[in-house]
Amino acid sequence: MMNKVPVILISGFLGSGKTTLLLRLLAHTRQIPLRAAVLMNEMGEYDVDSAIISEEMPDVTVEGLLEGCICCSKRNELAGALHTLLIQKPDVIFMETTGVANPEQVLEELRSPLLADRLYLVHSISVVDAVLFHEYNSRFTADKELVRTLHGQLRSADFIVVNKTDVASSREVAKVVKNIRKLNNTAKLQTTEYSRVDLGPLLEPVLTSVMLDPKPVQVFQHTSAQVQPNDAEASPIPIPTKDNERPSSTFKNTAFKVISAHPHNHSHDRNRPPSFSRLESLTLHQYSPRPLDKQRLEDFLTGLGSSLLRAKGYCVLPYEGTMLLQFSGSHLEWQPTALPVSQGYVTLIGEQLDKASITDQWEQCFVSL
Ligand SMILES: Nc1nc2c(ncn2[C@@H]2O[C@H](COP(=O)(O)OP(=O)(O)OP(=O)(O)O)[C@@H](O)[C@H]2O)c(=O)[nH]1
Repeated sequence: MMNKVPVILISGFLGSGKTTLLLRLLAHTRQIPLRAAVLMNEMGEYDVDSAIISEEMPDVTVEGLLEGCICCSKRNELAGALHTLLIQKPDVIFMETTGVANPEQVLEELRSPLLADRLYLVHSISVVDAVLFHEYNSRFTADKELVRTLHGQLRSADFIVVNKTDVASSREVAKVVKNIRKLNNTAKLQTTEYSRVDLGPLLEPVLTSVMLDPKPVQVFQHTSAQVQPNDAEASPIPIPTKDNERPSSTFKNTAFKVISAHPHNHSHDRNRPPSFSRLESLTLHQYSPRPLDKQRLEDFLTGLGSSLLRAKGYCVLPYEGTMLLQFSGSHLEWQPTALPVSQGYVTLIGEQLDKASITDQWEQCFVSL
């Protein structure tokens, strides 16, 4: 494995706790210390999770691939994004897929000669929402691609995190574990809350790799634009020439920067089925100069019922200032943030979202001055 960088892939359905786990892994790698880099894949046009990481872990380089899944529509951009991270000579790369990505296809890509020469997988982790596991499985039975995706997330894992046990009954958790075992009876499995798992054993292969192949300490580059393509030891992974202007976002330090050049587009790789055939995402922008009413927004989102699976974004509120909004499993959470967000936005992911009605309701959330 000399000269290869270990990769830990984190998958799991929408809102299951992937970013929560990633933040724990990053905090742990920082303590060791190991140099970590992150490839973040988001379905929406804004990179909320990268922003969360950039705020909590400002020294970690995050490369974001937006508006599609690295398992399908963004698959040909994966190598280029990983190359950008490899130039930083990290000890480990964490890859978080979108909640609707099938990691089996990502793993296939990592095994391709292009990437297998530079990277090797140490873990494929799948995070499961203990409360919603059965609901999602029965709800999406008619959608073969989505079922394949949900099963793929479990089948391909060597470590399964059954999360959110604080809000699930022990009977529910036992049933979830039983059903997961029908799909994968070899993976290590841990039930937990807030993705609190034993991080030491997970990172052991990374530590071994660092001891066998120590890399010279170097100061991290400040922006990917400053990195020379023929940079010393990092032999570049050829970036696919097609679709070169990829919508990526690179977060360094605390700057909140999003580059999203592509139109909203869920077209997929022609040869592969989409992983989220029935789901769609929609971003609402806080363009209005009128104040955003928090209660109205909460009522609007919870009122969307089961058609809304996930919402996240940053809202600029008249009293609290900028807040991170998280909605999953009909639970809504606000967290203060110090990120300099000048214009708020909320990305919604759901099924049969009535765009006209949603836009209208969003407008109603702004009150008169
Ligand atoms: N009650 C409860 N909430 C949790 C737990 N783990 C995470 N959450 C919350 O669930 C929401 C989603 O968590 P994330 O870690 O962002 O989930 P994710 O899988 O990255 O979500 P996507 O961005 O949709 O892929 C956040 O509001 C978390 O604070 C848990 O164990 N229990």
